[in-house]
Formats: sequence, C-alpha cells, structure tokens
Amino acid sequence: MPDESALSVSGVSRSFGGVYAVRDVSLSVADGEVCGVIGPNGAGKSTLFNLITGHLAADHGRITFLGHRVDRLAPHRRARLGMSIVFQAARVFRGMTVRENVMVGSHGRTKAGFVSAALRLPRHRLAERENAAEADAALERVGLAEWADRPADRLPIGQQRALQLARALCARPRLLLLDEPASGLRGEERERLATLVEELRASGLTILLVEHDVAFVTRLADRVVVLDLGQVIADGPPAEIRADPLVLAAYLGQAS
Ligand SMILES: Nc1ncnc2c1ncn2[C@@H]1O[C@H](COP(=O)(O)OP(=O)(O)OP(=O)(O)O)[C@@H](O)[C@H]1O
Repeated sequence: MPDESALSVSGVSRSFGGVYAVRDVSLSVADGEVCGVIGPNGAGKSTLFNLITGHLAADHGRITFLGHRVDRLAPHRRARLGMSIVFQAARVFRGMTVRENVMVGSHGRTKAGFVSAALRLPRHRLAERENAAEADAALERVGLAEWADRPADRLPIGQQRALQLARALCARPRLLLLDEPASGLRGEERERLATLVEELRASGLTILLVEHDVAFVTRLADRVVVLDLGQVIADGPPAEIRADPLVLAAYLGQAS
C-alpha cells in the first residue's frame, strides 16, 4: 500500500551513552492533520523532535517526508523540502521591527542574489518589496498586522510566539513543527495561541506539535502520540488518549 503520510517515522532510535532516549519509535502524520506528541519529563519528546528536524542523527530507523527519505539530510535540506520549525526558546531579533523579524524567514528564498543585494540593484529592491508583502500577509494571518512597524522586543511573550509562527509561515511549509509552543504562556496568551493553531489547522496546514501541556495538545490535535521512557505507549484520537490507563499511569508515575 502506498504511504499517504506527509511525515513517516519508522523504527527510529537514538541513545546517549548507551541509554535510549528514543527507542524504536514509529509514527506518521497525514496530510492536513495536526498530530500531537506528549509525554512526561524525559520521555524523549525533544529528542524525537530533533531527530525529525535533523538537528540530531538517528542511530536506527527511517524518516520519510513527502516521499523523500530524509533521515540522513541536514536540517536545511529538510527545510528546503518544506519542514518549518518553531523552536521552543526562539527569541526575536532585537533592534528590528516585527516585520523585519518576519522577513528574516524569507531571505533563504529570495530570488535576487548576494551581488544584487550588495549593490542594491532594482532586482534586489523588488525582492525586498516582495518579501515585505509576504511578511505582512503572514503577520495578518497571525493577528499581528498592526504591530508590523514596532520594535519586536517590545511584544509580550504570547505575541512573540505568534511572530515566530509568522516567520515559519513565510517559508511556505508543507509541515509545521512546533516545539513546546505553549511553554511560558499563561491563561489568555495560551488561549490565543490555541485559537491561532486552530486557524492554521483549518487552513489545511499539516502540523506536528510536541508539547508538555496535555490539555493544550488534546484540544488541538486530531491524533495524539504518547511517549514514555523513549517509547510510544499510545497513539490515537484525543478522547481515547485521555482515557488510556497506560497514559494515566505514566503521568501519575511522574506526579508521585
Ligand atoms: N544530549 C543528551 N545527552 C545525554 N542524554 C540526553 C541528551 N538529550 C536527552 N538525553 C536524555 O534522553 C532522555 C529523553 O530526553 P528528552 O529531552 O528528549 O525528553 P523530553 O520528553 O523532551 O523531556 P522534557 O519534557 O523534560 O523536556 C532523558 O533521559 C535525557 O536525560
């Protein structure tokens, strides 16, 4: 049967000093799906995220993305295929406006080369205008349009997170990878981010969401994969995951 998944992780393992952080993990993300990965502290979420993005190499296993085998590719090659990442602790660039921060996401793709940029040739200025228009469209999409000309470091943390999303959207992702997007956000900010992810999902974007916050993930994801001690202990729709005794035991084990 042909694999219709956007992303497919198959039998992937990674150990550190002989101890498995991720062990024989398989999961797939269908086109247009929001897949959540949760798990208690030390479950292997960050390791798995980095294996998918290419910031860590797998010891074993296979990762395919849109039909390409990617597990030996460097992060920028995976990005070029359409993976776009919002890192957990991503910061904004100080001394730049919100729009300029988002434009940083477009520069890899600009058609004008270095020489025309250095000489400020018309071709470069046209590319810059196109990038600015694209950044504005992304800012509109995440609800930050009126902040475009303000200094990015003045934004509250929740809106800085939205800015990271806008930057990732400028790369026109086929898969958006979110690493703990809700961390450090409270009440209303968290709610606003959840609404934003829901809107992106409604626009048909494929999203992999790795997150400590179970409520946040089970609200947003079509399917949830649960890791514990480096292994998948459950994989299913949120309602099933919330009632799964293995999942409850893994989280209770952490609380005690
Ligand atoms: N670079 C590393 N060197 C050694 N051990 C590591 C390394 N990265 C992760 N580990 C170990 O692998 C296991 C999984 O860690 P990982 O950070 O992937 O889990 P996590 O689910 O993201 O945890 P948390 O929710 O606490 O961030 C842990 O036991 C951790 O100590």
